[in-house]
Amino acid sequence: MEHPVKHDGHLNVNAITNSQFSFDKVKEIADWILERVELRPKIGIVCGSGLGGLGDRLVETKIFPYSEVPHFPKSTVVGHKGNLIFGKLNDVPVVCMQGRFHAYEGYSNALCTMPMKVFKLLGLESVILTCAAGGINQSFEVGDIMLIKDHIAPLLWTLQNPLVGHNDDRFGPRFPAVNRIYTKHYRDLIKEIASEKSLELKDGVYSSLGGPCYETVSELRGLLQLGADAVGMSTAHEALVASYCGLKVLGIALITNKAVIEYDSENYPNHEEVIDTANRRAKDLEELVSEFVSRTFVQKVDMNNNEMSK
Ligand SMILES: O=P(O)(O)O[C@@H]1C[C@H](O)[C@@H](CO)O1
Ligand SMILES: Nc1nc2[nH]cnc2c(=O)[nH]1
Repeated sequence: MEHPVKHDGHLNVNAITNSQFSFDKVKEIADWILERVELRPKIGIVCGSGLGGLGDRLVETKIFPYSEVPHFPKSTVVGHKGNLIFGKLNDVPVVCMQGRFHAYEGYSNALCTMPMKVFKLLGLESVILTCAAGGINQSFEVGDIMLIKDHIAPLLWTLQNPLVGHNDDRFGPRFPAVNRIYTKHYRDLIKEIASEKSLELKDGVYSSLGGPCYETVSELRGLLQLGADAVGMSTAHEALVASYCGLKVLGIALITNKAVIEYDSENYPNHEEVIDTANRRAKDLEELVSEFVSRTFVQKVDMNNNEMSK
């Protein structure tokens, strides 16, 4: 599709963001994948920092290191392996990103969210986004699992929003509503599963900043006032683009550290603690996600059968 914003025959350099990943470019990526994989998953999973173990649970896999996938950049962060894996989780076909792209790695938000557009063109219907986050809510403990019910993402209020630029309606609408990004019946289902497993699930609002630095005490106090329960450096923009593309979204944040909201405290956040907590708590989170995937699939098969018998 011809880009409307041109300057001297070239794309206007200001028309960055989503113009970097035109429909044709994303289709090139999706087609490259579809030519190489027989599996046609409906669910995608993005593994957050230290949570790549979910990818290792897949069987009958086809693994593409990001370096092999056209237009995929490197994953440069410790705890993000950098593999796109197709396989089965609890007998359900899934595609899993073992590691994500972050803006602080020097990648545009358009690039960070490009995999959501690829998921759409692969025919996915849902995505599960997992991440590590600092707990701002003072009742949260390190190791808690928080179901994301909404987000606060100041960068998305600016022209850093990955949807800025020419809109291609084949992905989604020019003016998407964002008050229902995190799919209600998915949240209900995962709460049900957690309760059956006697696993405590916190419910909360995830806030996302650009990183790579953690937050000042005053910033955290401000986020708390705004209603945030946890803070991270990813997920919100992915959830936005996934939802814009019509995918249902489940977001889960592992509280890997307590955000330090006392001035002059001796404590400080660090990535080693983030990875250690993720390693320690990954098993519960993985089991929750595995069960969710199989129940969602069973519900879908039920629904299709019911539809067909009508
Ligand atoms: O990829 P996620 O959001 O899980 O990782 C968080 C944000 C930074 O990448 C890192 C900071 O410790 O953890
Ligand atoms: N911004 C931010 N990201 C995180 N990822 C894991 N913990 C944190 C945190 O405390 N702050």
